[in-house]
Amino acid sequence: MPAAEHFIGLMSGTSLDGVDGVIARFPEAGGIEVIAHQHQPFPAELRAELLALNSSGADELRRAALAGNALARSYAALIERLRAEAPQADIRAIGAHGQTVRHQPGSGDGIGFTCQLLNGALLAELSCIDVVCDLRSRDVAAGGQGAPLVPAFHQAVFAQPERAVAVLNIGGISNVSLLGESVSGFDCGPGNCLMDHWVQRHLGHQFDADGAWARQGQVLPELLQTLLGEPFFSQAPPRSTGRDLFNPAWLQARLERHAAASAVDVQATLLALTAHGIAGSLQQQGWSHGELLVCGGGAFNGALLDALQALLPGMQLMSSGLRGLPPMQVEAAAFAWLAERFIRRLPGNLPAVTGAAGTRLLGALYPA
Ligand SMILES: Nc1ncnc2c1ncn2[C@@H]1O[C@H](COP(=O)(O)OP(=O)(O)OP(=O)(O)O)[C@@H](O)[C@H]1O
Ligand SMILES: CC(=O)N[C@H]1[C@@H]2OC[C@@H](O2)[C@@H](O)[C@@H]1O[C@H](C)C(=O)O
Repeated sequence: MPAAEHFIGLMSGTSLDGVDGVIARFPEAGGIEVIAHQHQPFPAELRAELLALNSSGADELRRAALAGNALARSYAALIERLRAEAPQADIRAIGAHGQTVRHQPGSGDGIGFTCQLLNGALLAELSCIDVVCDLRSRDVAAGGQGAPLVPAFHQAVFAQPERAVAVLNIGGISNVSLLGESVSGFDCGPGNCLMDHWVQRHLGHQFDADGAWARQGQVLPELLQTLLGEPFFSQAPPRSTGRDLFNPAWLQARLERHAAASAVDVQATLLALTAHGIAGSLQQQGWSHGELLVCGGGAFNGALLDALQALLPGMQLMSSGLRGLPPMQVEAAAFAWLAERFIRRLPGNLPAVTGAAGTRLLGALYPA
């Protein structure tokens, strides 16, 4: 493959804030070169519909299909902006995540399913570029969790010889990759999703900028213990989660026993929950030293980073940007990398992470 070939990576995650995209190239010598990055917020109506589609509702098959079309249009609009930013780039393929609305690997018949909405055919039609999507299902079919997929990419771009590095993504859900002699990775629990829900409900803000509101509250130790009592937190990897578990109904059920709690104290406690979920996951793996590279929108939540640093005193928290990839580019870049893996017919999963029966070629192709 000529070294000049570029890949587009598109990721719209569990925060439902919009889609991030990059144009990237993977030099033969290793690493990544990102030549364009854009974010496209979802229109309010699409965001509300995607949130609603995370739970069962009337006429959901039709609504899911139409949301898949709307996502393809939103992705296509972002691609136009990316291509305007880097008109010289020769794009080989797009790696498009789609929107997770259900994630239940291993459920039901034992294989279960993961569902990322996106009309890949429409995206190929609109972009005239090969589209690789549905990147999780094959790992699930092989008995895996289908997530997290980023550890293999983190290893490719962030691993350092003779030095252990951990990479933490704080999106709607949080997940960590441990890059040492071997690579492991797993979901930690909620990232921003519960904090976002709570601040939207009480202040009408989309998120708690810098964790400023949470800083005004007091952590409620009993509520925190109740929340941390969720069995997910003590489950050994492989493990992944999503809004199927950590959603407003989950929170509401646990708040019933703490009816006197003030809204600001609940926000402080939700921030502590995210921090404890992450720190506890690392401690469960005996991981307590070295660099912790933080990416995802939570990297901009100063109060959360302070809480994490206090729980992980031996670790050196720093933005992923200091190691070459700014926080909001990492996940999109991972999907560009997965597209490249698919095009080169190389496996994208790490069975040690997802629990799949073996390495697999991830994705489905909609040719241009
Ligand atoms: N300045 C900020 N202060 C605090 N939080 C912020 C800030 N900027 C972004 N965030 C948080 O980051 C979230 C978006 O993060 P991101 O785009 O990484 O999530 P995602 O990719 O949708 O989720 P996931 O990684 O779970 O798929 C916002 O919803 C918000 O909670
Ligand atoms: C099912 C699903 O969409 N999972 C996401 C989500 O968002 C963060 C965390 O939960 C992670 O497991 C995963 O995304 C990243 C990109 C991954 O697969 O590594």
